[in-house]
Formats: sequence, structure tokens, C-alpha cells
Amino acid sequence: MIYRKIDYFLPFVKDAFPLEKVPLVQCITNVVTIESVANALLYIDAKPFMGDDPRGFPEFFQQNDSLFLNLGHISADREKAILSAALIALETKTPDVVDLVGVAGSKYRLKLARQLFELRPTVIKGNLSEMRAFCGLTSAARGVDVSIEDTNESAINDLVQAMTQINHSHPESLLLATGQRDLIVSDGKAIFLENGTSQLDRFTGTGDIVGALVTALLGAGTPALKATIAAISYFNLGAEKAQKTTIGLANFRNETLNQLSLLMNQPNWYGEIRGGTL
Ligand SMILES: Nc1ncnc2c1ncn2[C@@H]1O[C@H](COP(=O)(O)OP(=O)(O)OP(=O)(O)O)[C@@H](O)[C@H]1O
Ligand SMILES: Cc1ncsc1CCO
Ligand SMILES: [Mg+2]
Repeated sequence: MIYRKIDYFLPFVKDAFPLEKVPLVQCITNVVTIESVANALLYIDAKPFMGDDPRGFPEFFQQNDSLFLNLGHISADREKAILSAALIALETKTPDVVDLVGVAGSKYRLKLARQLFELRPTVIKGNLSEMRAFCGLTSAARGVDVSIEDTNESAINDLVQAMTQINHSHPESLLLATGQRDLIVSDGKAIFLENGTSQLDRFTGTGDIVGALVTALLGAGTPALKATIAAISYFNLGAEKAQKTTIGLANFRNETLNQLSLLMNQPNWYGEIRGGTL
């Protein structure tokens, strides 16, 4: 693990915000956090569209700039809709992000995730426990959150190795695993980021929001690695700021979301990025 100075990260964050254009981001996402995801997109000046009915897809895909597919809330119908949207994204070269919510504890989600991966999403992401399950490693997760046992040094090393192998056979897709330390594997390169605060584990939808922010940046024309590093750093540095001025989780949540619209006005918002290469 080599820590890198801010100069290493500058090309990935410097001009990422404000977005170059206002992207229309189509989201098929879970009902738990759908409103937070839509508002988070609006706060960074993207346009959300929660269009999940396949009857609308031919029209939606003429308008959208990118697609967010989140497995947090699945039914037989939604599974069909997600697969059909991923196929159209491949055909129309619409950049897309697959969020592996719940794959660690749900075999049919894992099966769907593998099917979606064959359709070459631009980015595939999950928390550390979800990404372990996706890579075929044992995962200690219960439900949708990271399990502490999946976050120690040796678990992280195994995961980076497994992600690198998968990236080798599927070079079109960037892999992202989130948690206290975020891991990114793309083009054979492995990068880690360490911003954020432990309270981010204590309100729901943080991973969903990060997934949607990556999707918005892709929709604005940002390449995958830059979109991923910029989205995570922007969200996590906003949360660090929120933590300093709030008491209580509901206020922290509110201020973290508030920072999505504010942080970009600070010229050096990325100055405190911590991370490096693996
Ligand atoms: N303990 C932590 N310390 C610092 N940052 C964290 C921590 N846990 C999560 N984060 C940050 O919070 C964001 C969401 O990551 P997390 O792994 O919690 O997603 P998730 O489990 O998919 O969330 P959800 O399922 O609630 O949407 C990421 O940007 C990550 O870096
Ligand atoms: C709590 C929860 N359950 C299914 S999806 C979801 C939101 C976090 O992704
Ligand atoms: Mg998640």
C-alpha cells in the first residue's frame, strides 16, 4: 500500500464539479432510499428520472445520459426490467452502474449480478462484503451492510486480488468496493481511498447515493475512473465537513446531503483526499 500525495489525485477531481452538463440519470433503484437518491442527484445539478417500467424504455433511452441499476429491492418483474435496461444500455452505449446491494445474503441477487456483469456495466460496485460475495470469496455480511470481519487487512488484500483477477477477464468494467477504505480496480490499476466517517454506516442509502453520483458523472461525460474517485471523494469529504458541525445522526445526514450542493463552491474541496495505490 503506497500513500500518494494530492498531486496524484488532482487529475481525477480538479474539474469534476460542477458537472460539465446536466445529465439525465435514469435510476432503477430500491424503494428504501429512492427519494434520497433523487434529491442527491438534484443537489449536484443532475436530473434524476426513476423510470423502471420497461414499456417506457424505448423513450427513456432516447433521453437519458446514464443508467443506475440497484439490486436493493427485487421482484420477478423488477429483475426482468433491470436485465432489459442493462441490455439496452449495452446496445445504445449508455454508461451504466450496477450496485450490488444485498448480493452477499441473497443467491438470486448474486445470480442476477453475474448476468448483469456479462452485459459489461461501466462500473460495478458494492460494499466490501457485497464485493467479496460477488468475487466468490466468503462474506460475513448479514443484510445490506458491511460486516466488520470483511474489513481487516488480510480480507482487503484477498479482495483486491480477486477484484484484479476479475478486472483482467472483464476489462470493460471498473470495480468499486466501499467501506472504511474504498477499493477501486480499473485497467489493472488498484487504488484505495480513506475519507469519510464511521457515521456513514449509520444512515441508509449512503452507498446508493455514491452509486448515483458516479452515474451522474458518467452521464456528464466523465471517464469511469475519474467519475468514481471524484464521486466518492466528494461525498466523503462532504460527510467529514458535516460531522464537524452537527450533533446526532439525523442532523449529520441532513448536513451530508446539504454539502452535496455546497462543497463544490469551495475551490480546494479535494485538498484533504487521503488514499493511494495498492
Ligand atoms: N467506516 C467508514 N469510515 C469512512 N467512510 C465510510 C465508512 N463506511 C462507509 N463509508 C463511506 O460511505 C459511503 C457508502 O459506503 P458503504 O460501504 O457504507 O455503502 P453501502 O453499505 O452500500 O450503503 P447502503 O447500503 O446504506 O446504501 C462510501 O463513500 C464509503 O467510503
Ligand atoms: C435497508 C435496505 N434494504 C434493502 S435496500 C436498503 C437500502 C440500502 O441500500
Ligand atoms: Mg449498498
